[in-house]
Amino acid sequence: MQKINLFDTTLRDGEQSPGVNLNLQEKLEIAKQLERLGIDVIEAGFPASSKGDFQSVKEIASTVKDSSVTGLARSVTQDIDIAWEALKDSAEPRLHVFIATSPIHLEHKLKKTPEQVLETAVEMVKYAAKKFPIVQWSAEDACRSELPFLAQIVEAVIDAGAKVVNIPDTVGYTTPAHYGSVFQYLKENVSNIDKVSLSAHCHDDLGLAVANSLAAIEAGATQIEGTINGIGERAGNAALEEVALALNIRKDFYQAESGLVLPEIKRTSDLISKLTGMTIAPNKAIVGKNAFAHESGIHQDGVLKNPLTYEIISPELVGVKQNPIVLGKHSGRHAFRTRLVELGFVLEDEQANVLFEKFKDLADKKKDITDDDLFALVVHKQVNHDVEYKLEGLQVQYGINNIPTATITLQRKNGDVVQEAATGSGSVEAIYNTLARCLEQDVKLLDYRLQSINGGPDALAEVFVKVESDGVEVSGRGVAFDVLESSAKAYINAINRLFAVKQHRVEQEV
Ligand SMILES: CC(=O)SCCNC(=O)CCNC(=O)[C@H](O)C(C)(C)COP(=O)(O)OP(=O)(O)OC[C@H]1O[C@@H](n2cnc3c(N)ncnc32)[C@H](O)[C@@H]1OP(=O)(O)O
Ligand SMILES: CC(C)C(=O)C(=O)O
Ligand SMILES: [Mg+2]
Repeated sequence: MQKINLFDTTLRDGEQSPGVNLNLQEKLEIAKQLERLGIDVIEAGFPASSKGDFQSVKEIASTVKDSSVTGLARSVTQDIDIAWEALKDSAEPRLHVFIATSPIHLEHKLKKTPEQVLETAVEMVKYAAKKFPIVQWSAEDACRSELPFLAQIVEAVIDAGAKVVNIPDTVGYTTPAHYGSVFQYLKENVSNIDKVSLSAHCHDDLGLAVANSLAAIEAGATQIEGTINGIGERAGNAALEEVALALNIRKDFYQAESGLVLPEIKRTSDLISKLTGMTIAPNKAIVGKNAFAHESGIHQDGVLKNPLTYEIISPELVGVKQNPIVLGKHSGRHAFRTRLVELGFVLEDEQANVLFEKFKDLADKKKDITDDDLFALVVHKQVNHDVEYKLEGLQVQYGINNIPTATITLQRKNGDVVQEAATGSGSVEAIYNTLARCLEQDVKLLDYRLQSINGGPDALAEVFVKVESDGVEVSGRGVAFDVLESSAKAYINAINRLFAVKQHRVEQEV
């Protein structure tokens, strides 16, 4: 069996999804989960793009040991130097350097001739290879490039020291047969191609990212790049869980396998969906709510007789479990902690006790606590400790023909208590106007989204907001039994992130 390496760019290309904004703690949680999932290479960010990205790549590079960690750099020495500072402590420092090769990018974006691009690419790979043991080189917009030039530049960067060559379909333009032919052309026209591993990086503009990635494997690619849940720039990237499952289920055909720990897929997908605020469509392959649901009579009959009649993937294979233990108000600490461990959360006693209290509060209001409820509680708690503002009290008056009014009490980290009241045209607006007064900041609400976790009359409410202040955009999430409480929590969560970003800026200036 051929081993296919999976290169996860959820934290770089995935974070390029409009509206996604992860903080350091969230990126670290995701990176640790990607490591557990068995990802071979984690692209943790683009260190030269911002101080925040630099910091998170550095932190991930020194924390993650079982996956290789990489960062992106343009073909300029400054980007490579910054990436080195961020990555030098990783177990296997690896750089991902790129430059565009298509006529349209050369003429309109880079404003360079093919000769200049070739020269820059070679110089930068040589420069990077002096620092990094592994240099991956990418030909941005490869699929709209002229093949003779692509072959020429690939041959030159291999001579210059690239160990991995990536052929990205940057704009999601290719189709399976076309993409396969590009790889085939390179294999036939690049004399030193056997010295590198070939990588595929596909975008989903035509809905073909996974199909194109599989075509690349058939044509000799040994590394596939993508993201979990397929998030990413525009229509997103290839969903790695789908590539891994296609290889697993159809190993008879591909004779290849990834090293993914398949039962970790569901948890990884849930974590990334929660932290990015990007919900998963119910019909999404492998991780969607309906992926294993059988609705029609003939299918149900078949599945009852033998699940293989209509199920090509068993839910357990990808970590979707039917849990026989139902947690509720009568559950004790043992069942609670056992379930958390099964969900992959290993917590200190103190953390587990705090969460147990929260669980009991929730169980008083909600009959059965589902895995999704627990997941939301724990993830929310994990990324929300040590914050500047905490919600201490919330009261909302609402009535037809009355003006909605909110009264809120916040506690600051230094112990100060802030209390304010304000009105609004609706209850949520009254809450947000009150919070704006408490915080004495000019904050603009850009987005507000509400969803129930699992549905049903006693479902938890999850709110996602995006706010902007002084040119800084951040997102926030809140989970609570009550919609108004989760709305307030989401806003406060966003404010705490704003506070952290501004604090970081001040520290950098000093
Ligand atoms: C296909 C991809 O996904 S590529 C990765 C995309 N990701 C990002 O862009 C991350 C976020 N980006 C940023 O924060 C910023 O764009 C930065 C910090 C990287 C650069 O910011 P700025 O210096 O202000 O430049 P700006 O973004 O406006 O323009 C990009 C510049 O890089 C140049 N450039 C683009 N790609 C490359 C490359 N691979 N190698 C060298 N130069 C490049 C462009 O030609 C342009 O140069 P110019 O200023 O001489 O015209
Ligand atoms: C930086 C490169 C690899 C990229 O993301 C793309 O071309 O889509
Ligand atoms: Mg990309």
